[in-house]
Amino acid sequence: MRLSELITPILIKRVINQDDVEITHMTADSRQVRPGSLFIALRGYTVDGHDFVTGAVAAGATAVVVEQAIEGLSAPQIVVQDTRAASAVLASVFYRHPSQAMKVIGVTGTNGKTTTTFLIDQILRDAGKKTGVIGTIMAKIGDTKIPMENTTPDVADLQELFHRMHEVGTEYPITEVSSHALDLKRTAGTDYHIAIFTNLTQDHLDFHGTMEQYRHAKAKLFARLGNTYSSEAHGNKVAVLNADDEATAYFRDVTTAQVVTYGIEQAADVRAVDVQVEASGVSFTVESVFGVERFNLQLTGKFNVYNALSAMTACLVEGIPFASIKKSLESIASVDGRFETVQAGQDFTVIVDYSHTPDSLENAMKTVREFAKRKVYCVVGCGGDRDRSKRPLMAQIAVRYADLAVLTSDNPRTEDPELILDDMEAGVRNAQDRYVRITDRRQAIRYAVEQAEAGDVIMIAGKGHETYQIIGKTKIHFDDREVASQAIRGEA
Ligand SMILES: CC(=O)N[C@H]1[C@@H](OP(=O)(O)OP(=O)(O)OC[C@H]2O[C@@H](n3ccc(=O)[nH]c3=O)[C@H](O)[C@@H]2O)O[C@H](CO)[C@@H](O)[C@@H]1O[C@H](C)C(=O)N[C@@H](C)C(=O)N[C@H](CCC(=O)O)C(=O)O
Ligand SMILES: Nc1ncnc2c1ncn2[C@@H]1O[C@H](COP(=O)(O)OP(=O)(O)OP(=O)(O)O)[C@@H](O)[C@H]1O
Ligand SMILES: N[C@H](CCC[C@H](N)C(=O)O)C(=O)O
Ligand SMILES: [Mg+2]
Repeated sequence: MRLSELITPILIKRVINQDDVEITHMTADSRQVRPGSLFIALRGYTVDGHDFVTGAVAAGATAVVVEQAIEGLSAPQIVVQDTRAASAVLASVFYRHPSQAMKVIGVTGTNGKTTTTFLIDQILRDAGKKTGVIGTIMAKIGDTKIPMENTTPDVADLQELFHRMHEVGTEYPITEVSSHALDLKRTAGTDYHIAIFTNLTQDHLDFHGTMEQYRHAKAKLFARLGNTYSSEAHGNKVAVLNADDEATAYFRDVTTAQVVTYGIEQAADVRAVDVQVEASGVSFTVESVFGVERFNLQLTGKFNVYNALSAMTACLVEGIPFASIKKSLESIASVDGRFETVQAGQDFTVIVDYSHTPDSLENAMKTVREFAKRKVYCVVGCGGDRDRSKRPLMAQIAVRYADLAVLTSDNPRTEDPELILDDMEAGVRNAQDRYVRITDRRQAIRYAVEQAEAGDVIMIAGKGHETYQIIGKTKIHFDDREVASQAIRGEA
């Protein structure tokens, strides 16, 4: 695309070194620049993209978008007030608005996004729909898997993924939408067809400051569903909201899309009643305007009833038959690293779960307590360079629900692991006989395995599908499932 065509919709701009060069790629990361790239300088939290402009041009960028003109540069420079806002417009134009040509499903909320996208993907694929997925574990275009650094990528990468999905005939991109992404305009320009809210509980206060601002970030997804209506049966935008969560009233207020609710406790359009949680799965009856069905899932925990409800509501809204949804949901054995059991010949239960927030940990531990017959252990740590205020809370929850909590490390990143553990311990000082502190995660898992007897349950929380431990800036291979299996077999 010619530069002049690409930048036409940017109303307020100053162009330096005007030259109608051909743009073949766009990126905000100088390390991704190739000949023909448009490089966009973003001011980040650690560095300023403007410092990489000269390098980007040297690497082949044919034009740059900046907030401040760079001296001594011969390439065309588009100077705008806010490069983040401009990059959203440019990415949309460059990739020819792919989201408008598909039915994008966006899932936001503190917990349950990955699980919900996974469930929707399964239901839609079983119903013969062509899907794509973008989220924490990976992006998937058909059967091609692409590793991801963030849950929701930067706007240029996001639009490129949509473009690639559209090119192969995808009808439904199913995407996780993080609150960071909503605040950092990574999703600006994406035309969502259905927006789903899972729940709002404490996380990421390091980034958002207060729960109110965090809620506000999530609300943007619903506010941006548009303000027009269609006369087609499934043509309208829909907000799928959790009737049991307080934040729903706010999202209902900010959206003009039609709202369909799901829930357990409160009246809802799609409601689960008679919920039975077992170790082997959860069963419940759905009463809804779409019909009544009894579900027997292999997934367990009350929280997975919510995930199944939100996933099925979105699919019901899209006209997928109830029977087909039931068959798909019941066929799902597990979601990578979410309440995943480790079987290595032991006579106790070992569960690996991605609960890394107070709420998800509490849900996971409550679920364990619902079926545990004997002792419960909880191995848990808190990430470094992340929300400090959740650390004492997570330790308290581990201690409250487990007979013994093993406090340990989870991606300390650039923080001192001992100081993270001090933060956690600050929450449980009055319960010293209920926990041990073992900094090395491998040792911590081994300790729990050594303590466990027949019929006990060990919950290893926080890392789920992750296959690494980040210490400093280095990523080392570490997989809770692998380490637990080795410990059980006496290999580690
Ligand atoms: C706080 C935050 O969101 N940070 C994101 C942000 O990093 P940053 O602002 O520090 O960026 P930076 O490193 O200062 O770089 C600024 C600019 O210079 C560019 N750069 C940088 C270096 C270089 O050599 N060349 C270059 O061009 C960068 O590409 C960037 O455009 O922009 C980066 C590039 O897009 C992201 O990878 C990074 O996510 C980091 C890894 C992160 O930890 N993010 C978390 C907090 C996050 O976003 N999480 C949510 C999910 C959370 C959840 O739901 O639980 C997510 O969506 O993943
Ligand atoms: N609906 C839910 N409500 C509360 N907790 C949940 C729910 N679904 C899953 N969980 C818990 O949260 C953990 C993370 O689930 P999942 O990965 O689906 O969430 P996520 O929102 O994608 O998380 P992230 O923001 O880190 O990507 C699970 O391992 C489980 O313990
Ligand atoms: N998306 C979350 C993942 C946290 C996973 C946990 N293992 C940790 O490192 O804190 C985050 O980036 O905050
Ligand atoms: Mg996720």
